[in-house]
Amino acid sequence: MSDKRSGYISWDEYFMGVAVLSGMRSKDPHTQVGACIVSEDNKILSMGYNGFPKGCSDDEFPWAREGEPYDNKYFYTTHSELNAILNYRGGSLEGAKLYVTLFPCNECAKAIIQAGIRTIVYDDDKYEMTPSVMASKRMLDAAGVRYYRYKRTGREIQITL
Ligand SMILES: Nc1nc(=O)n([C@H]2C[C@H](O)[C@@H](COP(=O)(O)O)O2)cc1CO
Ligand SMILES: [Zn+2]
Repeated sequence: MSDKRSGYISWDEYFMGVAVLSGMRSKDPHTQVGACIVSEDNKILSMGYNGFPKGCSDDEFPWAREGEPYDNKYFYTTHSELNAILNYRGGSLEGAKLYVTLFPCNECAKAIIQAGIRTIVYDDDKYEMTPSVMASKRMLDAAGVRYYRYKRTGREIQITL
């Protein structure tokens, strides 16, 4: 009886890999974010990436980061976490785990808490010093939602399609 294969990727590598792959669909020229929601028994429930809502053309709505709020992207981009929550057509997300490539903002934190997601695994936290992320962590802590940083293995995972 041969021993099982070694070197297979961990659950966290698998699901963070799905989140990274989802982010590759983002048309945001500056920051591409991907999310993957997983059940407590490691079933993938939903995925999402940041972009404009259905019907709001990627070629007509603004991708600018500066200028009047009406003319930059922030009013219009749906964040990857919210897209993953809204893309889920099943029942409840109670107790689910969210893998996301960038730490959730305060708006997404509210949606995450209200959806019943209990754990967040994040990769980058480049906005950690912003009021948005500080408020996000304040609510997540108050709501008892656990979050931890994805432990990068440094392993290159090759995907050739
Ligand atoms: N956690 C997040 N998930 C997201 O999907 N986003 C989206 C909103 C914008 O489309 C983009 C951030 O643009 P920028 O400020 O890095 O140029 O990523 C942003 C954050 C940060 O809170
Ligand atoms: Zn957000």
